[in-house]
Amino acid sequence: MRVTTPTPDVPRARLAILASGTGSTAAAIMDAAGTTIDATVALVISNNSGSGALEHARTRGVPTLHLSGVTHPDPDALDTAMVEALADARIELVVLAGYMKKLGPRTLDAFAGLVVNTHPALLPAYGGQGMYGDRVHAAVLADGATQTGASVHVVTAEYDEGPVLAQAVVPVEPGDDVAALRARVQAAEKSLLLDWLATHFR
Ligand SMILES: Nc1nc2c(c(=O)[nH]1)N[C@@H](CN(C=O)c1ccc(C(=O)N[C@@H](CCC(=O)O)C(=O)O)cc1)CN2
Ligand SMILES: NCC(=O)N[C@@H]1O[C@H](COP(=O)([O-])[O-])[C@@H](O)[C@H]1O
Repeated sequence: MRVTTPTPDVPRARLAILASGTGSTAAAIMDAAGTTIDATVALVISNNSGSGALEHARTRGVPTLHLSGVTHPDPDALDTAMVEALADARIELVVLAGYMKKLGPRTLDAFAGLVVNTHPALLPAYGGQGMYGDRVHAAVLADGATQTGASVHVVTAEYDEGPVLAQAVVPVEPGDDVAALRARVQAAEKSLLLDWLATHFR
């Protein structure tokens, strides 16, 4: 008779996700965590108390937190609260997945090199202030670009300027509108981000 020794419950790396809106990317990460990604989503934070991201977390039993200018009108206090929340949850990597606010210097200092963001374009193209969500796809279409894509990058002080970690190219098809391009980019983006996370925690 073959005796198998059960694998001891080795604690997994602890991820936090920051998201502002629908949260489809956050949901994809949560659904992959513990299977294709050897990590645990320990906390989901949103600046929008009514966000889909927080609802996705609640339905999956993942702890949530609303941190915003409403909870902390002073930006420095908000930055400090973010550091404390991430530290208290023993977070080892922070993923921005549709987070629409600038992370503050205290958070970036406390988690230097440990915050990554997914952006729906081929950075440095279509990045920076004002470049978020459908505004990115509209700008790509307005320029008549024949391709766009998704980028995963390290988060630094200014929007979208950190080192790029991974990219995926996505074609712009004739007749594309924002919705069609968003859908194609977001599908590629989820694959890119989940693959990067799976490799990062291997
Ligand atoms: N310190 C950093 N914080 C954030 C970064 C970053 O690289 N460094 N990335 C963004 C995510 N992002 C693109 O990937 C991004 C999000 C939002 C904006 C933007 O212009 N926001 C508006 C406010 C929008 C709103 O209130 O809904 C603004 O600041 O005027 C640009 C890029 C996340 N944080
Ligand atoms: N510049 C930041 C930015 O535009 N982020 C984008 O917001 C979307 C969030 O979708 P989701 O809420 O369904 O995950 C994602 O496509 C992400 O790349």
